[in-house]
Amino acid sequence: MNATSPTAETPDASQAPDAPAADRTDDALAIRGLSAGYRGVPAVRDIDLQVPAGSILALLGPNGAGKTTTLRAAAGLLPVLGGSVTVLGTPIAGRVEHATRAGLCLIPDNRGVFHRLTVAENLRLARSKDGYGPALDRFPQLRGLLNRRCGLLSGGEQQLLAIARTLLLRPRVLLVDEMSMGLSPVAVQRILPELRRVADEDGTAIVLVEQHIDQALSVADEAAVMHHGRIVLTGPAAELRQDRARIQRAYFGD
Ligand SMILES: Nc1ncnc2c1ncn2[C@@H]1O[C@H](COP(=O)(O)OP(=O)(O)OP(=O)(O)O)[C@@H](O)[C@H]1O
Repeated sequence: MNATSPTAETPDASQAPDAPAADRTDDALAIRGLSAGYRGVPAVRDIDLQVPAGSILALLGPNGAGKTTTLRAAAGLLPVLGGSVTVLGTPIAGRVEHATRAGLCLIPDNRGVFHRLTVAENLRLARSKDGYGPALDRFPQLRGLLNRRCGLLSGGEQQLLAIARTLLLRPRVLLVDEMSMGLSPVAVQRILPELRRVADEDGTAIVLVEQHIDQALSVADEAAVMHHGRIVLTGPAAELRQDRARIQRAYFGD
């Protein structure tokens, strides 16, 4: 269900109709007053999030708070019931092809890698005109694994592969859903700085949904906490990292 890597919910961008003309904006991703949900019933409401280029937003909150729903709506995978999402000024309007064209990629929590294919075959699926060399330059750990079937990789290696493949698509906005699910804290500690590097070096705007609160805040610029489908707390990540009690209260909706 990756919005851009070639999985079930990923349309071929070459088949997408033209995206609407872009408005000018300073934010790579701008979510304004968003309501989205399932079968016409909102699961998230009044979501306002702006992420400038080169910046990381940590999107936090307890189970069922609405983090995945927000990412899926931003990626055009769910209909927008109210408000708007724009990527580099292009309105997404609940259309995944608009999101793809505008340069948005979503790495889903199931990583979206193909277990029966080798690492090299997974990387080739990005169909990058530069081949997959740039992915190996960025993640040299993958070099020795190229011929290994993905199903035989560790969870951390699969996650690296999912990130590497998605980065071959050169996203301008990258949404990462629970990257650390099933990973050891050590593996998470190794991968998160890579995302910081992507934001710093490529100017990619990143939204990171994470349960490892401390580690997410350590690489993020800003943070937002969701509870019961709404944003209940926002602030600079460094500040919130020093005030865990505030985050804890937000998790409980206080
Ligand atoms: N396909 C679906 N159909 C109906 N309701 C859904 C569907 N997916 C999620 N929901 C509901 O939407 C709400 C928000 O779920 P969501 O998955 O966005 O939360 P989350 O913050 O990502 O949770 P978690 O941390 O557990 O992944 C929940 O009440 C959930 O039950």
